Amino acid sequence: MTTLTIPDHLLALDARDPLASKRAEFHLPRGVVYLDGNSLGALPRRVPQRLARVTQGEWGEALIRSWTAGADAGQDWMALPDRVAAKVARLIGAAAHEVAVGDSTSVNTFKVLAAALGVAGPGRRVILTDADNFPTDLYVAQGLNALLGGTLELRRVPADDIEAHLGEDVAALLLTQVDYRTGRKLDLEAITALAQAKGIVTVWDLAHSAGAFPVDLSGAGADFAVGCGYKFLNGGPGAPAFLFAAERHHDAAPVAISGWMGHADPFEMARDFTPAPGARRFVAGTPMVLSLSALDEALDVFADVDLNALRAKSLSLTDTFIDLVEPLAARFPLTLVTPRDHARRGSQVSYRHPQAREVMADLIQAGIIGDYRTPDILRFGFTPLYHSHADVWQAARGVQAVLEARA
Ligand SMILES: Cc1ncc(COP(=O)(O)O)c(C=O)c1O
Ligand SMILES: Nc1ccccc1C(=O)C[C@H](N)C(=O)O
Repeated sequence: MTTLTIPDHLLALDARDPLASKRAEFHLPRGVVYLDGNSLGALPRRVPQRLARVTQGEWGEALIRSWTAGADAGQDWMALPDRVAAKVARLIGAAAHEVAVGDSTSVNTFKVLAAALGVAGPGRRVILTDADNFPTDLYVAQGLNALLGGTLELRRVPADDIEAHLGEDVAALLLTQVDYRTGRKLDLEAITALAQAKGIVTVWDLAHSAGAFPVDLSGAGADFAVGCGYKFLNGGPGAPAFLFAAERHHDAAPVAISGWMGHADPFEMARDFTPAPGARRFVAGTPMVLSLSALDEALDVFADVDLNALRAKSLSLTDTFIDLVEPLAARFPLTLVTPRDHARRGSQVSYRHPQAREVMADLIQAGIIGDYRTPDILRFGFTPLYHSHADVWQAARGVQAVLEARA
């Protein structure tokens, strides 16, 4: 990659960035501007040491004793999902006992959608969702409906039409807050209130929200939510996901995957399922200790981070990218699809381009790693913990160079 002279005003933004020191907490490969933290977050430097301790010490030496070792201090493996849940809770505006960590986002979507249907009012049989929702959300809803004998209707409408479809027949509203293609952010608080006023139970997918900006599920009075551990939480490939269940639903919501690790006392080996207190009841099976340990450690990077500063920086990064790329739209068939309105933007910037797939392949070749998404989307994810405005400059110049070379 060519070295470039970075404009002073961008260097000045980096010089007064309150999160600048966080970059050093990540391993970022040389020669690359990594704009894919919304798919797989970068490696926090503290994680490999933790994994070495867990494998060599806890697994290698203490072996099975690690399940209970340190239980009095809450440091046992059994309590690891709860410790991680508490760290996630702060990022999404939840109480620790409203969050469960483990399994994939897809599996957690199944769990909370089933729970939402279980607490929905009688006679309601529609799951309302965004037609462009991430595929796994749509597929899980389809699978759950099939399991229920096809008694439900999955109603898919454009995101802009959701409000008009909040009807008396809707049981659950399943929405992803930040669209994975366009980066458009929905007003979680307002939509939750509108839906609940119609007696609808809300399920939010926070895959592209958690760790990217502050989320306030409690403030919004949200019902259920899920999210990924490997994107902005930087928990590593296939990291455990999380789910949120508001406290008021704990008693009534069915636990669809009622496994022994969600039992109030797993080693009672009872014949019947008695749910553990709080959201822990949704932890179905044995905690994935290695991957939970990585996520636990990764979340400590957030411990001293002001989430409002995180949001401010994310917007500054995406504003900068939009401004720098804007002149290229006059010369090339590039169309911004991410809202300019801050309130409607997540932490990514996307463009349509008729040769998006080829353009992204060239960009990756040039060390600017973003994503292509069907049918014609170029997607650039910005992670306020480790990106600088200098990176944004580098990326925008890379886009220019690739487009010019192709012309
Ligand atoms: C909105 C959304 N939901 C869910 C997922 C993924 O779910 P899983 O981790 O189960 O593959 C992703 C990305 O993979 C996503 O973007
Ligand atoms: N989990 C993955 C595994 C392999 C490749 C990509 C992903 C992603 O996370 C994609 C992401 N959800 C997206 O918004 O496109």
